[in-house]
Amino acid sequence: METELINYDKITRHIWQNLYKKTLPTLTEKELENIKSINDEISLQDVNDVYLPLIQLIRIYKKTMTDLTFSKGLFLQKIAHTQPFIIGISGSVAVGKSTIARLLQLLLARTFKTAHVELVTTDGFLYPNQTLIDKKLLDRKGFPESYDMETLITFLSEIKSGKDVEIPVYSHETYDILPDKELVKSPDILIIEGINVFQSTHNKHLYINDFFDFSIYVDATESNIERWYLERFKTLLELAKKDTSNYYHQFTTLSQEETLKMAKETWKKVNLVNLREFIEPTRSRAEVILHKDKSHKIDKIYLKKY
Ligand SMILES: Nc1ncnc2c1ncn2[C@@H]1O[C@H](COP(=O)(O)OP(=O)(O)OP(=O)(O)O)[C@@H](O)[C@H]1O
Ligand SMILES: CC(C)(CO)[C@@H](O)C(=O)NCCC(=O)O
Repeated sequence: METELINYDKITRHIWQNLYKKTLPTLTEKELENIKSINDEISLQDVNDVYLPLIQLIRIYKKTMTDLTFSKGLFLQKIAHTQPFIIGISGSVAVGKSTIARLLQLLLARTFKTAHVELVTTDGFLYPNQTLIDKKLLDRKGFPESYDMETLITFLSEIKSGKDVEIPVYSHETYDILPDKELVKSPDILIIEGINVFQSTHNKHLYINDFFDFSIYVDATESNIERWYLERFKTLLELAKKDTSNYYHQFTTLSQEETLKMAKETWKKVNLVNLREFIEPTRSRAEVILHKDKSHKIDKIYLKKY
């Protein structure tokens, strides 16, 4: 990893936590509760030491974008409207992207008090199961060809131009795209999270990365991510026990040994292959890399130099 990341500053957690100038007031009890509700185990120490400095950095990027838009407007002698600020978050399946994305949404909404902050996952841009079956891609769910990238690009350009947009929704419970769409109201800040957000598309004129004003890759060792995947699989099974409409319900009659074997197979044959071939190779497209230790604690931060 080290030689590959020569264009990054490697910052230890200790140094990083002292970069924050404490310009944001400390969190209130209610905000702390909201953060805890995202994930019981999320460490408040991490919020203070890692995420508040990160918010400070995002603030710098946002201000720079606003200044540049204004100056370009002056140059072109026309009024330029500030476009939504878009943050892309990528990393392996089960590395914890959605947990980090929800935390950032909360912290950004509190930093930019009048801003409307939306959060979208690219799971909704997966083809529905029936289409995947027709294309013989059901066991390739999550791989580049299983996403409707054109629709994802169209969504991002509509958001950049200030529109409200309806998008499809994916459910981990039904393991498929849901019948109803979700409305994304024109945001000031959009966080888009997904394994594929730094990947190229067939549309050679536009790259998803071009839409990002800030980008984050969440990193951890393969063995840790596998463990988190297996733990989440167990949680999903637990939730499915009483719910016959849940995709995982069919597995609840299997023995613990059998389910573990099945989850390990899916990790090894699908998600690990996808990580090695298509997700990790996009890591160096991120502005910031957050590296987690075995207990989800951020231990290293990499910030792009050029
Ligand atoms: N900070 C954290 N502390 C404790 N557990 C966490 C933390 N972040 C994530 N987890 C756990 O790790 C697992 C994966 O997290 P999450 O579902 O957020 O991953 P993801 O990257 O969004 O996955 P996917 O791409 O499959 O949607 C979950 O079981 C989650 O509860
Ligand atoms: C929906 C994705 C692709 C990404 O979030 C992933 O969680 C997934 O379901 N992958 C397919 C293999 C599996 O069932 O784990």
